[in-house]
Amino acid sequence: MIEAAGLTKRYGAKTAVYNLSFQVRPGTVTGFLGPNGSGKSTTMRMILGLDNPTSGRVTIAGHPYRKLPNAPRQVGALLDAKAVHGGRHARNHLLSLAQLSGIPARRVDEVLGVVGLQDVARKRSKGFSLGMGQRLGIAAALLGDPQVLLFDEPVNGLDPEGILWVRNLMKSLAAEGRTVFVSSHLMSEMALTAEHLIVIGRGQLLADMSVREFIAANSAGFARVRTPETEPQQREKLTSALTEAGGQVLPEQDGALRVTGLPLPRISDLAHEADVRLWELSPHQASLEEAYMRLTQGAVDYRSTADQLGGFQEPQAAGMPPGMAPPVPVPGQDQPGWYPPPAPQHGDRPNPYADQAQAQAQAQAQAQAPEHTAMLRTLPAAAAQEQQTAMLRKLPEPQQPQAQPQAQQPQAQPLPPAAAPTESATSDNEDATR
Ligand SMILES: Nc1ncnc2c1ncn2[C@@H]1O[C@H](COP(=O)(O)OP(=O)(O)OP(=O)(O)O)[C@@H](O)[C@H]1O
Repeated sequence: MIEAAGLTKRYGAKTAVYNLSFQVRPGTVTGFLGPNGSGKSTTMRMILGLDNPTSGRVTIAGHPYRKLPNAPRQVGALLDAKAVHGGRHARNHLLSLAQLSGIPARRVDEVLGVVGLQDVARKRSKGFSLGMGQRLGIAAALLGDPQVLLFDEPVNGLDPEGILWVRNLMKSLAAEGRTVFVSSHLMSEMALTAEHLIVIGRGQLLADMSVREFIAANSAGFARVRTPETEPQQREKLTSALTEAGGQVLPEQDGALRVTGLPLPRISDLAHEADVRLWELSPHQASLEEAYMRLTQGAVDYRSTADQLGGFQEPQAAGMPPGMAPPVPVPGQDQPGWYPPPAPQHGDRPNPYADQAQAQAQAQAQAQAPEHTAMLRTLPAAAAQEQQTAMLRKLPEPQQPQAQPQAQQPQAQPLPPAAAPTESATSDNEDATR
């Protein structure tokens, strides 16, 4: 089990991760989602002891990574598949990692077989394709037969067969009772692989719940209705009847109607009463991608200039945590059918850190703005959790330098080798210089 409590990471003026609390449980694949630059890699690096949190803590099986006895046997990770000595044979690369951790050489051949690289084991990895590199990185993560596995974008560069293989591998590792934490931008893949999701935006928790709950909470189901194409007046008649009954009706490109706000039997009855024949009446549930886009639409840092909001960068709001950007207005906001991203959600699992995170927020607030703290104290626990983020945004942090406008923020830097993260891999001083 991985547990984060009030995890915060600042790089100078940039807040990469802010007050993040979650648990990653064994026995399921937990997906880790968020837009570019939202703090996923930073969080994974803190889990692996490659970066120190500015505040808060994260543990694996109750210990910070650096205090875990025989950590490479307990935790395996793929952070950056390119972080390999290209001049080494694949097998030698794995052998050197195995020797560092006291893992027998026969295990190297085992994992080469598991990832399908046995035939190229004696080829230099600099000649590997992106997909072969990913497989080598996964082999390194599996080397210690660990109970806890972290994968940052494991399907990057893999062909469809490779993607299917990774999906099945993740599921089988979880089915063996291991903790599997995997980040990806491929929503269709996540929907098939993960059972549970942790979603972050601008370093903050947006959702912590099952995939099913996530889709239900962040999307509206709708009905698709189709009338005979040869009789357009039937379509108009039905549109009027449905609208009068309180439904919202949108025409689809193929001539069908997308109806929300009315249950299917009611649509059927209304069509019958209006003497309209139906060629289709079907229920539809939004995809994970649609739900994700809806939840994160206000937390995207990097947008194409071709987007409606291209180039829009709001100046740093006074009192925001350093480097935290305010919510960005999104296309379609306040139009019918749009609704704002919900407050952080924790699904059906109580957040065991709610009190702790709240206490931490209160302590921080107390030091800086007693009037806000007083308000926080008077809120019931659940409401306080929902409101603390919004309220903390208003708190001045005079001791911190003002953050750069977003357009000038640094881009994510390449990550160091992570298959066998070591204490000497990085330090916070190095963070600041990278
Ligand atoms: N060493 C560093 N120094 C300064 N800023 C950093 C450093 N590492 C990350 N950041 C910043 O922290 C923020 C979070 O970056 P991170 O790489 O964790 O995001 P991410 O969610 O993994 O993004 P992506 O999906 O693009 O990989 C970004 O704004 C990034 O520029």
